[in-house]
Amino acid sequence: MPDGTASRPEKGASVRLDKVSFSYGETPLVFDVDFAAAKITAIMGPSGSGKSTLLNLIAGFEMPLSGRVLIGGADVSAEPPSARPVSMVFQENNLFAHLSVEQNVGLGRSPSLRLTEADQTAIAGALERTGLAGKERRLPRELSGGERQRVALARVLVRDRPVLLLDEPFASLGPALRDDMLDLIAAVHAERGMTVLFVTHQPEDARRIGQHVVFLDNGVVAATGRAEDFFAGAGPEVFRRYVGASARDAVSRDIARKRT
Ligand SMILES: Nc1ncnc2c1ncn2[C@@H]1O[C@H](COP(=O)(O)OP(=O)(O)OP(=O)(O)O)[C@@H](O)[C@H]1O
Repeated sequence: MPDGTASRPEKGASVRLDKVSFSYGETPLVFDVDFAAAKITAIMGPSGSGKSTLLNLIAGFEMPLSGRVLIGGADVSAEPPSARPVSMVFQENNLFAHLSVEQNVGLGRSPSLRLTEADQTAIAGALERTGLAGKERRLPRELSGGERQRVALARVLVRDRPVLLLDEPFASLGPALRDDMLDLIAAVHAERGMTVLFVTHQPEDARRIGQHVVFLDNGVVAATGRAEDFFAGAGPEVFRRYVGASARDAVSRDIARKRT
């Protein structure tokens, strides 16, 4: 092992969709793509291009019509979500409303909440890491939107799976809070080295923490590459057009906001 890498765990698993096809009844989606182990990949693309479906196929919430899903080289296509080495955080509704912060996080260790001392220690550590210490007994409704997403992240930390799927988890937060959350993801990734796939509509989010970009268009992978190349203008035409359009949308949103 080269010098300097010994302390950084590389526990992330590679994720591969091998000619995976899927359909909700109309146009088929076909994914043939590799996600590098232990990297952060931003999944981008226009609305309806298949980003959430791609994550759902990896997590096992949707099953391919044909093709295989491989995680760490193992074929998990027939495995239910609970047996796959992944955790997923959604845009909202990640928490059980009637359970406390501590219990919601504890579910990441034991679905029956029969928690050992080691589990309790892990939960306390994750709450500390996500800035939630002192809020253990609160219910989700007693938290802000950002805090609720932190609880979901804390649960991911105690599960400690090699693959983390994020489906726009910070989309409803304001820009400053979103940046804080992205920085938290990047810091946790630096500590643990898991594979992170995150869906985002915001090019600035991808630029902030993405190492790779997978760009979807119309149900297929239209382009893949290193984030720095994509954002240095060397990205494919389809990506540049999309980012240009997003930037124009952001400017018009800004203008509309100032008018009101
Ligand atoms: N439950 C469903 N039933 C039928 N069609 C669906 C369902 N979920 C998604 N679709 C369709 O499948 C396609 C891909 O949807 P998907 O949600 O994966 O796209 P997306 O890129 O995540 O979109 P967005 O950015 O708007 O969240 C779209 O055409 C969508 O209308």
